[in-house]
Amino acid sequence: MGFIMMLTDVPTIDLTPYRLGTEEGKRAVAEAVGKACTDIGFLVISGHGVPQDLIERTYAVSRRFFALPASEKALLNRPQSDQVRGYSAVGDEGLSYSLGEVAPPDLKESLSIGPLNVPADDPYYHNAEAGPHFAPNLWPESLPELKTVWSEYFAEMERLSCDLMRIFALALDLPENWFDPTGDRHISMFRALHYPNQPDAPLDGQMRAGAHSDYGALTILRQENVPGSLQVCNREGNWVDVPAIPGTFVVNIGDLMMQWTNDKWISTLHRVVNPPRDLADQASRVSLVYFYQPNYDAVVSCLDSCQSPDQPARYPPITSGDHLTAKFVQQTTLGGTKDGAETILGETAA
Ligand SMILES: O=C(O)CCC(=O)C(=O)O
Ligand SMILES: [Fe+2]
Repeated sequence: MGFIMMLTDVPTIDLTPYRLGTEEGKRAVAEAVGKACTDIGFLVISGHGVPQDLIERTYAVSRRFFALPASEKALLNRPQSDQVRGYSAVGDEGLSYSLGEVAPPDLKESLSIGPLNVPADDPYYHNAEAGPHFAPNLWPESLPELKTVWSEYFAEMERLSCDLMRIFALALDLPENWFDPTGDRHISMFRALHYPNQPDAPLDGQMRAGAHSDYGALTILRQENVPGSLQVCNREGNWVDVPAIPGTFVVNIGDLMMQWTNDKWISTLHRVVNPPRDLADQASRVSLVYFYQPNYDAVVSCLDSCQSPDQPARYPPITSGDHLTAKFVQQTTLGGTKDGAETILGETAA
């Protein structure tokens, strides 16, 4: 076997050969994806099958939501700290808190939803173990199109994450449908993020989104190419920009997938940096992020194919739901120099 260079930049991979369905095409895509997940934990995908028009409508309606008056957005505030659905204003969260860091909160606001069409009378979705994972979604009454368009986008993300998990299965030498039963009642989250213009300089250590890794199995991101964007930390320890190519998505693996693969694949640190000061008043950015999270009761144990005598299982089994809840509570409760962000917001509004 020849020496294969490790990727230090995020590769772009066309999924078309997988979607056409030939054995050869599927293998080739799985191999490229496996290498990206091993080397850098991030990839950019084209040929994903999500209609461009839907992506654009989702983006446009999300921008309109963030332009609503603060009082209207606040009607959708998350009702409790362990619940992921609803609105978070600028200053409510710091992604680097999940790493135990104390830093000023992130300069972003967000709206999140979870699975739709949750059966009302099936106890699986409403028992104690289900916790807040299937709590009702909160929708803006003054912007009814948001519910329609987001529902359509969410369904496409469900389809695409299922395709990606099948590609992952092939890349890990498992049968193609191996992960299917772990995701048929998934607890994924879709979130739109708005990083406002920054008329005043951020505080020391304050970013649009502090360095973090994602929690779930995989993330599908539609990012916007404006100043102050996404960077990932490669295995050499260098922060590199993730290319924002129109029509593509950024895909990255999260902590749960890293654990599932016994650290063979990496859940990479990433962050959203501030725009340069001279462009900071024309740098508003909206991201659309789908965090794929398997069924709450799916047990994640290090895969046999990722273990060997000198690499025994590094993690005890854990359910997807317990893993997520632990991470989320950490993110919203540690840190807490909230005053700083409020000052910035106050100055922005003045
Ligand atoms: O907005 C982005 O480009 C990335 C956001 C992100 O990493 C996250 O919300 O986990
Ligand atoms: Fe992230």
